[in-house]
Amino acid sequence: MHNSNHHSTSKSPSGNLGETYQYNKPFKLESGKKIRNLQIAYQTYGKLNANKDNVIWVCHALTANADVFEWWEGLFGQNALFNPEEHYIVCANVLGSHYGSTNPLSTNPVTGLPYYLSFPQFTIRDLVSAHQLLASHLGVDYIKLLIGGSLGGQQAVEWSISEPNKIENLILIATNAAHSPWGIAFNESQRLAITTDRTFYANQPNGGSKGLKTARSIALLSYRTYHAYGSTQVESVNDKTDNFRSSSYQNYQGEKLINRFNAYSYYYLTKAMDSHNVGRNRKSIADALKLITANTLVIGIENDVLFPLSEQKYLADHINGAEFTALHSDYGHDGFLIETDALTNIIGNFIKESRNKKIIKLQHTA
Ligand SMILES: CC(=O)SCCNC(=O)CCNC(=O)[C@H](O)C(C)(C)COP(=O)(O)OP(=O)(O)OC[C@H]1O[C@@H](n2cnc3c(N)ncnc32)[C@H](O)[C@@H]1OP(=O)(O)O
Ligand SMILES: N[C@@H](CCO)C(=O)O
Repeated sequence: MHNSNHHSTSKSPSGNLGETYQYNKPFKLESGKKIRNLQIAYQTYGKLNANKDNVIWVCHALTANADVFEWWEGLFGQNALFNPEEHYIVCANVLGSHYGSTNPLSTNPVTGLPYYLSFPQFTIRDLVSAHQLLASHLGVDYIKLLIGGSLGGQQAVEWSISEPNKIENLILIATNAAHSPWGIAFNESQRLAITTDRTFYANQPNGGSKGLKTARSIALLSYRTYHAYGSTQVESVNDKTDNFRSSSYQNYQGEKLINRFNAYSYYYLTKAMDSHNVGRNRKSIADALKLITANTLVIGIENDVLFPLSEQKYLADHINGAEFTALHSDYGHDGFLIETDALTNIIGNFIKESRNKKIIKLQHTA
């Protein structure tokens, strides 16, 4: 534990009381730049047991927060597969995000002013290093199961490479080993939308919000599918020439995001996503994945346009002993947040099989 650091409490968007960890030494980024007074907002559920072997650590995706019981309800909750009776569940808000951790709207202690566009660029590895500090602060030196989807999976795979001995089981959903040219192009298109809104450069909390609305509209095209729009936004009449449901949906989703997120965090987090490459400054992507020793399950979503199945197959092919499952979802990429019943079945079976394998292994070595 870092004695020099302290806690404060903060509320998540749903009003749940979370906590904030402050790291009082300068936090060094992969770029060499430093962030002072780093704060990480987090939530825990359940209790760390005496053997300290019941930790489930969740890495969240692009615009989520530390309140995993809110945004992954069904997989996490009182009566869910991951529940606070059995587990000590930890979810922390990522560096740069809008929900309590240090981000571009935070005050730069050097200038006394919000950072906005002077916030240093950071990478997926930086998100992980910050959460490793939190883990150490919480006395978590062993993670029973590390899980994440999308940008959350990018963090989970990096963490499993950087601290292989600390992670027993790893679940990677709808994610990849390096962000693809296709994914970067989607992110760049969204950043173009944000920067076309000149208020982004005005350095104000809602700067770039119209651009962010467009960015979310673009992003949704990569998170969903032709079929999802066909089943939810189809018109009941044939005589319309304007004001289609689908248009209203895109507008609504953009508005919904700008009411809960800021354009600066979004801009920087998409840059972090672009940076993802487990092979950077390592021998190769394949060699980096070989460093993972966790018992691994990789789940892909059949209709995922953004992180196609080939990316999860690649992960499973290069992580020793990894299992691979393809999940059917009409939603596409966002299926990882929506298909909680199917995920509960797949992950529940994987956990049962892993327990059985462990028992057989122990019997053989006894
Ligand atoms: C307090 C907070 O919000 S905290 C942050 C929560 N978010 C996260 O954690 C990030 C991860 N979550 C997500 O990305 C998303 O919430 C998902 C993928 C899980 C689900 O997406 P949703 O937008 O909830 O679902 P969906 O795409 O089905 O859209 C439903 C919404 O669109 C509205 N809608 C549907 N069709 C239309 C239309 N034609 N025109 C206007 N609105 C429409 C619905 O009324 C509904 O509105 P509501 O969200 O206010 O209830
Ligand atoms: N829908 C997700 C992004 C997709 O990974 C989010 O808003 O966090």
